[in-house]
Amino acid sequence: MGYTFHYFPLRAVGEPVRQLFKIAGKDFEDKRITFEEWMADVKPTMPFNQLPVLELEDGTMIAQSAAIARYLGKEFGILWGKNNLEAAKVDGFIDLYKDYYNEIRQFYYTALGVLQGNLDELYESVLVPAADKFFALVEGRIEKEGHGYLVGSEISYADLVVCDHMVTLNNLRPEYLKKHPKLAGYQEKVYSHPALKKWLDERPEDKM
Ligand SMILES: N[C@@H](CCC(=O)N[C@@H](CS)C(=O)NCC(=O)O)C(=O)O
Repeated sequence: MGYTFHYFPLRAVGEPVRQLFKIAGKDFEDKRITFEEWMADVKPTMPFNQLPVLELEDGTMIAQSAAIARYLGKEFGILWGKNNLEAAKVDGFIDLYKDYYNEIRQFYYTALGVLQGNLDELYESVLVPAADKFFALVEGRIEKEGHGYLVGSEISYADLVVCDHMVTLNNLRPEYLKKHPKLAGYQEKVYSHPALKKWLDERPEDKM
């Protein structure tokens, strides 16, 4: 089955899907569309006029990062827990992250240069309060589950989403995660997965 993953040269909501492919050991075309190409002619060709989009061998296009990841997770039988209950917990974290991502959108889009604004002010007024709330929940959940992951005793898609966001935060505001020192060990554990480690060493450098 040939897969093409269409996204921008960004980590954002696309990177955990790339990592899912790597963990599954499945080939895919990592198609990186520039903003110029996107605006020139690609946007109207995509299902919801947004990226990421997964294209299947027969040309079927699947939109929305969580739907893509859930589909691939089911196809490959990975990263969604050991049973329906764990799968629901993974989904819960993905939804929680979406809420958080919406809360920090103004900070994130300003950092990307899509919106204009004072990034230092937005860091204090938008990022910090939302991230404090979000990462307290992440820390609490890891402690409660007791295995060093967000759900159960194995790595899940929820871990990929949270740890990749930690990379972005460390690139944008290295001081932020110093408030949550325990999370460094968590990220190290998630990224010790051999396929993931290899991909992270070889992937193109994207700041966010
Ligand atoms: N909820 C969607 C969000 C998709 C989204 O916001 N895509 C942005 C890039 S991260 C996009 O396509 N922007 C270009 C545009 O809207 O023209 C997902 O998770 O896939």
